[in-house]
Amino acid sequence: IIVSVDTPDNSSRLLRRAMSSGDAVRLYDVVFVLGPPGSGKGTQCARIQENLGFVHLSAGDLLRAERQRAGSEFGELIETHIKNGSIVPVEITCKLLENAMIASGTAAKGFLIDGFPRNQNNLDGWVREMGAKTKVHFVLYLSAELEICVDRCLNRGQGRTDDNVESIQKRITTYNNQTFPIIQHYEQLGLVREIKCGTKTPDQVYAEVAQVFGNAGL
Ligand SMILES: Nc1ncnc2c1ncn2[C@@H]1O[C@H](COP(=O)(O)OP(=O)(O)O)[C@@H](O)[C@H]1O
Ligand SMILES: Nc1ccn([C@H]2C[C@H](O)[C@@H](COP(=O)(O)OP(=O)(O)O)O2)c(=O)n1
Ligand SMILES: [Mg+2]
Repeated sequence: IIVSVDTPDNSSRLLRRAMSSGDAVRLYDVVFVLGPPGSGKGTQCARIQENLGFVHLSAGDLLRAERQRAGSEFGELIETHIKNGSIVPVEITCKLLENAMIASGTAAKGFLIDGFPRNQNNLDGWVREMGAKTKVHFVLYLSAELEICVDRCLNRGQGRTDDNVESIQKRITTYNNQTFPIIQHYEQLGLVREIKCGTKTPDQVYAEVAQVFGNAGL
């Protein structure tokens, strides 16, 4: 039985589920990826996508693309938040994520949602809009000393308008005050898988990442 889900387009076929023993709607499989700016989220997500068949969706990348999109009514607002290290209202970010999930087709094993939910507003909006359509398997928490993270952002070399000392400081304050409590929330639910990345190479971190996904049967 395929249960049709009320979506404005053809995306209900994406909401698939194994038909065994009384299961109803197959949900989107999701892993959230959190950690301080520069902890290596994007780096690890690229590897997980390549090796494990997940689709990597970076909230920051989607917001930067929307900022650049001709005719976007949100460009200025997004740029202001990015420079200030504050968090864009969830209505915008969640819609970008959902659109990207729908656009990615049916082949994805699941979605790695990188850099989201970053505050309570993100979490509330996600639960409201996506809670019933998704199963969050766990939160991959890439932890690293903040000094290391700052250095990595400063040396990232992607020409980002927020990879400067002033913006990085603001982003770290936002991380400590708003994002860390979200990680603690998931910790209380037993859903956090922390990898301490500090001085490890990307290969060393990925070896641990692969174990986490293996243990989860993903
Ligand atoms: N384990 C690591 N060791 C050293 N440098 C890393 C490591 N992981 C990522 N980097 C580098 O640090 C910078 C930030 O990584 P990135 O994946 O963009 O982090 P995030 O998405 O968490 O901000 C990039 O230049 C990346 O190449
Ligand atoms: N859920 C999100 C994710 C990112 N943003 C904005 C604010 C963040 O400082 C910037 C950059 O996010 P991004 O995840 O690309 O940054 P890092 O990879 O952690 O360095 O985008 C947001 O407003 N809401
Ligand atoms: Mg990133």
